[in-house]
Amino acid sequence: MSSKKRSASSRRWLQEHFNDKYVIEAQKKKLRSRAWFKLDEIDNTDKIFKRGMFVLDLGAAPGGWSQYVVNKVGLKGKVIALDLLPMDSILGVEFLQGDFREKSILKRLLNCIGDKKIDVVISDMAPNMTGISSVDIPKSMHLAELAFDISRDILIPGGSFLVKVFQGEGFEQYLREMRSLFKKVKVRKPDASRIRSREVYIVATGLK
Ligand SMILES: C[S@@+](CC[C@H](N)C(=O)[O-])C[C@H]1O[C@@H](n2cnc3c(N)ncnc32)[C@H](O)[C@@H]1O
Repeated sequence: MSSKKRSASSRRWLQEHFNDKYVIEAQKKKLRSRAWFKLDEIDNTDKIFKRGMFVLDLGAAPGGWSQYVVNKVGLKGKVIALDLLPMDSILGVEFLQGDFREKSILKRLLNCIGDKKIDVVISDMAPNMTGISSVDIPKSMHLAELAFDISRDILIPGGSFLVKVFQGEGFEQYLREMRSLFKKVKVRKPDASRIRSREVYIVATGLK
């Protein structure tokens, strides 16, 4: 993409961002991000979280999803959050900073989880988008696959997995794998997810 085209598209993004009703509402409600609304809509439909649950939040910064979940699981629940970027602390959330693709981070994360099994894994991880789908889609699919791998290992039987995936090459195969491991798998496109974006959320419940 030429630098002229890139700066036009960043200008358009900024304009859209500041006129976006979810950005305005998130600021009013003092939420960390507009992503909070996506999780709220999905959870209202799929009823994922309950009091006392143990949840892993991958790609958590700036913390909208963690804020949502900690409120749902309450004081008896637990949230572990991980991101490449730093995240301001949230009461009830244990945060780890690092690259989920790295073995050393995975080891730290597993140490943090200990023997306890997780009830729900949520992943909103997304690479830095270049706008070139042949670059962006494989990168995001790789993150979604890693999130799926850890879910298989750490979820309780009957546990749930919610993941952001960009539709494109590998999407149908990914969905098939999810269907073979979970009892119920749904694809959701919440209202707060921009129509132009290829992102969708897969909600998988009832790990077999
Ligand atoms: C859309 S944002 C998440 C928003 C978040 N769910 C919220 O509610 O505020 C995607 C996040 O994925 C993180 N991310 C991307 N690649 C990652 C990786 N390899 N390891 C850990 N986090 C990653 C990014 O740093 C970014 O913060």
